[in-house]
Amino acid sequence: MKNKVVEVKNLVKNYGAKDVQTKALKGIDLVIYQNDFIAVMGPSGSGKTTLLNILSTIDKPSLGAVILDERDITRISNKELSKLRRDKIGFIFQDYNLLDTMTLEDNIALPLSLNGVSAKECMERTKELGSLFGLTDHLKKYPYQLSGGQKQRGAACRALITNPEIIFADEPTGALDSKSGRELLDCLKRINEEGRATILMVTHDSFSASYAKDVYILSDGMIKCRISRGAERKEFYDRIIDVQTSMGGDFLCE
Ligand SMILES: Nc1ncnc2c1ncn2[C@@H]1O[C@H](COP(=O)(O)OP(=O)(O)OP(=O)(O)O)[C@@H](O)[C@H]1O
Repeated sequence: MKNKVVEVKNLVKNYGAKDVQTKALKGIDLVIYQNDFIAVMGPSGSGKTTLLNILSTIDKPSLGAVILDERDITRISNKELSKLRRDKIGFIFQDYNLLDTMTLEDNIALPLSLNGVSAKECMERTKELGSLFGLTDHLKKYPYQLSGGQKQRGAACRALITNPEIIFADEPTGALDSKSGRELLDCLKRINEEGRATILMVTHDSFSASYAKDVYILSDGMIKCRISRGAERKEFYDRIIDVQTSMGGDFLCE
């Protein structure tokens, strides 16, 4: 039986006061199992960022629950939240968020060293992940000496280094050219297929989404449909495009 990592129950998010309220999420139910690779797509304003912000504990819902490790993480104390963010969740942001004053290897190792793991073990794990992400020759460099693709693959290593329960990625290829985007997605796909990461990624881009195993389409604060990949990524990509077209939406615009 598959292990549940995150369970989202009837998530509702309203912004603003009653007379000028925006209903950004209108009751989202979603279960994320271990080793899932989910892409969330949808038109601008459909609630993707709101959902990701609540799942990743950056924002609180108006109603509903997000269960991780048998706890509703929307209702735990700030102290518990920091620990949860450090130990259980990895983040990949569109703009990398690496620290400029540290080498890539120190950036990658940072979450482990903050957890008191020995320098030797930090370096071993950093080297191993760095090699999986094609960064072996770049670990001693500072972020300004790296390409966008190298920085983002470094950010992915940093997200993975604590073996978190889940990785949340917010438009991880958004700032990358297509080749660098593909390299990052290939690495994420491989590490997911090796059973080493559960990933939820928000993206506007059908090509990026086709690297996931399942795509959820949000529309107007609700999950409209789920598309699951068969064997072939190319065929999955075509199906994602077909669903976009049939919904009359062009997710790539705006
Ligand atoms: N802080 C806020 N205050 C008020 N309304 C907000 C706020 N943040 C988002 N909204 C509204 O909630 C709805 C969902 O926004 P959200 O940013 O989650 O959509 P999105 O799918 O991520 O859009 P995009 O693809 O353009 O980033 C939109 O109507 C937006 O205007």
